[in-house]
Amino acid sequence: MSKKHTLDNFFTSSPKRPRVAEVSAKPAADPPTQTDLPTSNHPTYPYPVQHFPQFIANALSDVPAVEGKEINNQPDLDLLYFQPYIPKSIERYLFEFLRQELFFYRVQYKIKRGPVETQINTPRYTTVFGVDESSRFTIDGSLIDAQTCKPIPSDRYRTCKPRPIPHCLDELRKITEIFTSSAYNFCLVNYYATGADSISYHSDDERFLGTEPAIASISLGAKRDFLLKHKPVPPSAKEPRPVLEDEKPLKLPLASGDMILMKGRTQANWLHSIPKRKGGESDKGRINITFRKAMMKGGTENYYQYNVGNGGVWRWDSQKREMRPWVDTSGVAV
Ligand SMILES: O=C(O)CCC(=O)C(=O)O
Ligand SMILES: [Fe+2]
Repeated sequence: MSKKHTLDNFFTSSPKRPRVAEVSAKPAADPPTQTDLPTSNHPTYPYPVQHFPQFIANALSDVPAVEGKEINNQPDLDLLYFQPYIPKSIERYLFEFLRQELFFYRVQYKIKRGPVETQINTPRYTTVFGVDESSRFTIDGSLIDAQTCKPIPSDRYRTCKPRPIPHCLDELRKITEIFTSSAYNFCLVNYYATGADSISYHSDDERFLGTEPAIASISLGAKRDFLLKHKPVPPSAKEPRPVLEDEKPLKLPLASGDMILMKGRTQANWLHSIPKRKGGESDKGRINITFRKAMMKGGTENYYQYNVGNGGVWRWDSQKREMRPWVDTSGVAV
């Protein structure tokens, strides 16, 4: 029996799930602007983050908009592709809402190869929320040990201050856990301002994610190509190199609202990237949200180091229609 059928019963507010074709691309009128929405706040947040307006929260009961399709016709590849996952009726508003509400960073760091030090400027905006399995947040936002439920030792996270997932992203996380049958304790968000922003070929195969991690990746905004290619197999490998149907990278044209679940042997054997692009929707912004599960505290330190870093906060300026350094009420850029 399909998972979706079982879960229809879960959302009692949505007795009849509309087929995707029945959901119009845009609501007849712009949804009512809701003021004074409740917010999520935490000492580590530069400013509070609003909860979803009611019309977005309601439409989440129609996730996934369509069933996911398995893509597993290449060696070691195990994907589930929802085209789309987010209902068409809210995908644009969800993008606008998150771009407006979230605080982002433009992380810089140095890498050292032998004696040579190179400065890396991350070619996109990033932000991250969550904590690994060894700790958890209480309702009031303090960190306790997951086993003992006592406050964590002060030296557990030496390089970062973990942040709880704000209510809005946590709604998406909870729904995604259901439809991907996996648990997540981290939410990473990328913002690609234009086609000049990118992520180079990599795999999310860090030890702190455990073996065969499930990573759910939601796209909103501009359509961008997601490329996948098999990792090179060293000549010394015992097994012969898998024969790939096609040596060209696999290209998935991720559109707003799509979701791709990477699972099984995918991270261990495949690389993925969002290359820079010209033309198409390259003048528009794109948000990518990934949900993951980090098992160990090293994962928490790694994710904050590379997605928050030590630089200033950036926030979307709806008047200038661009990311601007965020200045707190005392007039200081933070
Ligand atoms: O933007 C995307 O679709 C991919 C992002 C990604 O691969 C990552 O954050 O690890
Ligand atoms: Fe990735």
